[in-house]
Amino acid sequence: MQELPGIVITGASGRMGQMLIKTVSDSDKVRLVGAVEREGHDWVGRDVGEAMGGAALGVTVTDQPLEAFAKAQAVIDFTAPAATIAFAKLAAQARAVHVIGTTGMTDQDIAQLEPCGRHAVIVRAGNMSLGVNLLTKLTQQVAAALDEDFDIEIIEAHHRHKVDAPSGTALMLGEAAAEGRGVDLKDVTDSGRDGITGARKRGDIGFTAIRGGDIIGEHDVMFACDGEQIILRHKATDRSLFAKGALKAAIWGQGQKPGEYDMFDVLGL
Ligand SMILES: NC(=O)C1=CN([C@@H]2O[C@H](COP(=O)(O)OP(=O)(O)OC[C@H]3O[C@@H](n4cnc5c(N)ncnc54)[C@H](O)[C@@H]3O)[C@@H](O)[C@H]2O)C=CC1
Ligand SMILES: O=C(O)C1=N[C@H](C(=O)O)C[C@H](O)C1
Repeated sequence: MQELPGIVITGASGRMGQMLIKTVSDSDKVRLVGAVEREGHDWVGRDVGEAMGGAALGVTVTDQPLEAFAKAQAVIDFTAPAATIAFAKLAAQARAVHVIGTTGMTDQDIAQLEPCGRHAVIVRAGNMSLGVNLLTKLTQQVAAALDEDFDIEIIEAHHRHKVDAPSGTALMLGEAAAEGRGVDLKDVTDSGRDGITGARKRGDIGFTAIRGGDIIGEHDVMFACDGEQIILRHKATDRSLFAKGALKAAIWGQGQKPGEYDMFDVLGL
């Protein structure tokens, strides 16, 4: 009988890391084979289940990612941009599927994934949930149907600990709106308004970021013209939906050709 795919979780102690450890260890489709944290983290050397305050899972947290990746068929990575770039090189070396949920990556960061995608499967998305990926498709369709009489504004809200803005999801939605309109998002982005900004420019796609409390993730795409507004909305109320999407991507990636993919590929959207 064939062994179930082995999964390593990076950033094991993080908000998403812990949710992923739980989702993977509860699954009957995969095995948890590794948990990685940064050097010096106090979870390193401990059983990851016990470090999370539960029963032992038989997996010791390590700060040696390559050793962990070498035993795995997939790495699920929700950490930080610099860590993700380093992990991409190691996952490619180990020929493990690299599922990337990390946001806040620059264009230069993303360009560094390209050589890794020649050796291994990479699935990357600013949001791994089915709902947001559907919302992204809808945003593209609505933007294509409306002209520039409609101002497009993407409003996102997240917990107080989030370090990047606009969120990865907001940028995905912005890209989709720009694609629907047939423009380059870079030419029409309007974010970080403060002070005497001047009136809104026709055709711009605006971003508004709210940070507070424990909000998991909320995204509105507003199409506003004189006399009416259309608002498309997604609210995440549980991080498990991101973890479930990431696990689906890790399983989907088995047997795919090396390359860079996203959740549209995984979900067939
Ligand atoms: N694509 C998606 O569906 C989602 C993406 N995210 C993104 O995932 C990322 C993480 O989010 P959270 O879990 O809330 O953050 P967090 O701050 O709770 O966790 C990040 C973890 O990464 C670890 N880490 C950082 N550098 C490391 C390294 N070099 N080696 C090993 N571990 C390292 C940290 O120690 C920490 O445990 C963010 O970029 C966030 O925007 C979050 C939720 C959903
Ligand atoms: O940092 C988070 O928490 C989230 N990050 C992702 C993003 O930047 O869009 C996805 C989700 O909204 C939660």
